[in-house]
Amino acid sequence: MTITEAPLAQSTLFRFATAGSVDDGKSTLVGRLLHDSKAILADTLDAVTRTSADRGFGGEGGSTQKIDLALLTDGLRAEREQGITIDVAYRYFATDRRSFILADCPGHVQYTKNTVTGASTADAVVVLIDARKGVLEQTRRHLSVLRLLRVPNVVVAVNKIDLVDFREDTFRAIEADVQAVAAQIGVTDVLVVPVSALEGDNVVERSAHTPWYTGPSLLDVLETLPTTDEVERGLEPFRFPVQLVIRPQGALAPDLADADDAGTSFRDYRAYAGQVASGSVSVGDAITVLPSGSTASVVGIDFAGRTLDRAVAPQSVSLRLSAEIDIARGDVIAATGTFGEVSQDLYAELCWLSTRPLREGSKVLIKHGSKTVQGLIRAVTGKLDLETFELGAASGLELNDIGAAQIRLASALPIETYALHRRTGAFLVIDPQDGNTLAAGLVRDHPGDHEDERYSI
Ligand SMILES: Nc1nc2c(ncn2[C@@H]2O[C@H](COP(=O)(O)OP(=O)(O)OP(=O)(O)O)[C@@H](O)[C@H]2O)c(=O)[nH]1
Repeated sequence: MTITEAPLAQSTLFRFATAGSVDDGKSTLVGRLLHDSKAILADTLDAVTRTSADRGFGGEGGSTQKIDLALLTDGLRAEREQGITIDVAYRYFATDRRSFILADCPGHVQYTKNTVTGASTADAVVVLIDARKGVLEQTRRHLSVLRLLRVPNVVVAVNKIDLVDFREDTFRAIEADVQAVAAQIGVTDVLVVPVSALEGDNVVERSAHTPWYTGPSLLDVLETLPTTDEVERGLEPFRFPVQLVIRPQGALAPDLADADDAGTSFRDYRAYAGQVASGSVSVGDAITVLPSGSTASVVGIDFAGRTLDRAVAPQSVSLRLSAEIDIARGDVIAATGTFGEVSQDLYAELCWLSTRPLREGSKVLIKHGSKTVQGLIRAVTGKLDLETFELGAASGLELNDIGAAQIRLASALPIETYALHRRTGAFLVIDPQDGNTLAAGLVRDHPGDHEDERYSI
């Protein structure tokens, strides 16, 4: 496969997120990763060292003076709290082997919200378990959500292993519980690593305190797991959510030659800018616009003032089309013949994120990419039982519940099944009164297609 004149750096980034209950040590773990992989700036480290000393930080159960690595994460978070609906910031760091983007979410109580948000685009999620507590209901919930989100790699870090005296039997018991839950919900190949985020054991370097553990350190795992971009995104059917319509005479037109080989003059330039969400597109390809169904073919692909023959996920480009069709921001340009019917009836899995419960008959807003339409909750079709991992009957959903619902949309959206399209199959449910996020939704097939309502996709 050749990708010409394209920025490849983006596709080699590895996206990961952390999930865990409050105080499991997410911030400390992230701080430790940044610190030991030497990814933090010296002045930041100085500031954190001073603040830790001022506070007499000794860590949980620790006696010696240490630096509070959680400050690295929390301090950076505070700088960018913006009151946006979904509060995830992305942090970049690099080791010799790989560049990382970490979806950095506040811990707090709304753990499901943060897990969903951070994990929905991740190549991997690190689930933290406190070695003293083992697998809790929240661990089961996190693993269920990750399965729903189809996160390609799940790594479990059994943290605070120092607080159980680095005991192998404690670790093995937790490892067995994790594997049992994973098998029950159909997550395969879960790696379980014993770590101490505070002391640094098995985070970046393998630890002498756990001679019985022969696997890789957490960073080794993160450096070697395959990325979704490399494996999947280029192979899926082409999808291109339109972020910006560039109109004729627009100041936004790129610096193209006066006329290119498709005969488009600068003054007539009309293009659709966005990021290739999945698959690839070449000049000459037939495309269909969702939800309108209009068709055309691609006559030009522009990137930073140059023209390309082909673009692949996750490149950001502008597409020029053979016909002037009505395309709005939020529409999706797709390869012709690769999607089902666009419908106003939506069947979805919902991760309910609000203290305001979901009830049948509620009116909500459905936000998909940059489009928002009204929706009516016609039926709650099930709620996940975290013991059996089956969908049981329910008439509503409460905070942190995972369930399924049927929603009637006021107008069709270019939404597809999440199982087929991770990036175009997800949406948010918004409270029409105050604009708060109520739920994250994942589009599923019509339930009639599945006789068995058991939790599996
Ligand atoms: N002994 C020990 N203490 C730890 C370890 N990891 C974290 N801690 C302590 O556990 C407490 C909670 O750690 P945080 O990193 O703030 O945990 P968190 O609540 O998951 O983080 P956020 O919710 O993301 O802020 C702090 O007192 C840490 O110092 C560990 O491996 N060993």
